[in-house]
Amino acid sequence: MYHILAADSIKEEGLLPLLEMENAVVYRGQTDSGEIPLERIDALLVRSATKVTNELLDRMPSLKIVARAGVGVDNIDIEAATKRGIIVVNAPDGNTISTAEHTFAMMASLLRNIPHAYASVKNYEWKRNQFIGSELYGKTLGIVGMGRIGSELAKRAKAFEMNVRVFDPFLTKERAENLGVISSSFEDVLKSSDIITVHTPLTKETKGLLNWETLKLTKKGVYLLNCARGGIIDEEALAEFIENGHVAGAALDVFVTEPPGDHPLLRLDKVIATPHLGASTREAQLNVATQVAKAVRTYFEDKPVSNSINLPAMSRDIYEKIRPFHQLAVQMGSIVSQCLKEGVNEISVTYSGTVASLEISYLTKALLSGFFKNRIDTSVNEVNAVHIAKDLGIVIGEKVSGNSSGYANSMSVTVKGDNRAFTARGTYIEHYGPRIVNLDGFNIDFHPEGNLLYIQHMDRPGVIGRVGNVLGENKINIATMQVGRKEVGGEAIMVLTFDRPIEDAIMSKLSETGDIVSLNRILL
Ligand SMILES: NC(=O)C1=CN([C@@H]2O[C@H](COP(=O)(O)OP(=O)(O)OC[C@H]3O[C@@H](n4cnc5c(N)ncnc54)[C@H](O)[C@@H]3O)[C@@H](O)[C@H]2O)C=CC1
Ligand SMILES: O=C(O)C(=O)COP(=O)(O)O
Repeated sequence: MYHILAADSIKEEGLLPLLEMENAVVYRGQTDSGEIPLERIDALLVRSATKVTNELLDRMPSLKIVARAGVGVDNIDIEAATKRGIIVVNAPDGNTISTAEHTFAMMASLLRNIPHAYASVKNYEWKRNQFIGSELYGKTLGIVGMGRIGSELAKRAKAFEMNVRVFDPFLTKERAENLGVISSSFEDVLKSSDIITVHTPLTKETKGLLNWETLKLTKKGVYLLNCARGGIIDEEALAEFIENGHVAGAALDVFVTEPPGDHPLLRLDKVIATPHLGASTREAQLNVATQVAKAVRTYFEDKPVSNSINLPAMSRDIYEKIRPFHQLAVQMGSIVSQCLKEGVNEISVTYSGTVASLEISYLTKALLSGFFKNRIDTSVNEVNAVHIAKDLGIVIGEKVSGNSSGYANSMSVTVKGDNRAFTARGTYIEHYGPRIVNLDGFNIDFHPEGNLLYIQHMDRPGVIGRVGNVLGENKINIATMQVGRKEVGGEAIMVLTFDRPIEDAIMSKLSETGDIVSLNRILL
């Protein structure tokens, strides 16, 4: 049974994909309410109110997926989640239109004094001369961050015949031309805009983007809008620039701390504000809740999850293509981990043939997850495998090669330890399944599954018979057996599969039969 917690008033109707699951129970409530069995929760759905911190994750040991019913993931400690192998997903486009419309409404309200005029009329006043506003027509709107919301806002501003100047380091010329906006430097946007609005995520780079220094570059009488994240415009600097008359007014939907309480900005008449309402429409809430509910369900159905923040994006088609190799990669990681029983410094994977054109970074992560599975206590998967390798100081190599050794596709992994290296090569054969075709330089061919025994021995008469005898005497049935050698009379290998694992006592007996170099049980 999956335990799912929907926090932060996620729209009930959107939870339908989860409520329809027979093997899931959905709790509603806050993580700090004391009423939720946090230790049992497998999936957590949040909006912006819940702070998914390292401490919270510590209290949720079963958590596998955090789904943000919205865009901004700055309330989630992605690093901490990733280290634990927890997938983080969001709903990137479900609230774009609502937030763009809200920003537009804030801009119009600010320039036409609507909130102030409304309060005055409600107070039975009729002070028409006190609320003279400005037209949007012909004004220059500066947009910082030209992603989904910035772009939708630009379209609306163009319809009002505003000039739109934008700054976004990742905006291509072509896209700017298509949107009919002028792509400028940050400084140019600051200097030339009558109204400036920010639509970037809150990151280390964007925190305080508009600050004591950069605000000085803006036009006297500029209007500022922040419907993205509190802190992108430095709150103290903004208050100061409004008080000294440089900034004509500001419209804020977001604050560094929410709710802001008795905030200096709220005491200023030139500031209008809403309580983080950008995404608060029926449409947006249904969109984002449905998107994340579907994502969580997809995850529990073991299918590829789209919109993951900490996994590569993959379409269904690509996932279907990659799936057989994914299984092979995990098995290969596990095989080399069990065959080279020492600390490793380097793991390098080479892809060739048809597999090389797939999402190989995902396969490398899968291989690493197989490698670490038997070595560390933490649960390891594609999300945290690279982090674990880095923490252990293991160098990861990944490359594509034109030489697939005659196979339609081939994956080869070499792990280097302090004393020696070990290589395995695998391939996936249509209608036949995954095969390991080379181990430690020996050509071989076996299906990587179940209880295996990997024996390195000398290529001498009688070795195979003696191994067979020990197993037979102990009533162990050999399911399959493969042998490989490099040269006559040299070193050779045997890979045997069994219906059950081989006990320690039998391993010792086998090691005592002559000409055995090494024995390794491999459990896949
Ligand atoms: N008030 C509200 O209720 C809502 C607020 N938001 C906020 O709005 C933000 C933007 O949302 P979307 O447009 O959907 O995201 P997006 O990812 O589509 O766009 C963000 C844009 O910012 C640009 N960017 C990043 N760093 C930058 C920098 N240093 N300078 C200039 N541009 C930079 C990126 O290149 C990207 O084009 C979200 O991260 C979220 O924090 C989003 C939805 C609702
Ligand atoms: O989607 C976002 O980034 C938002 O800021 C919306 O926040 P909310 O889900 O309304 O708390």
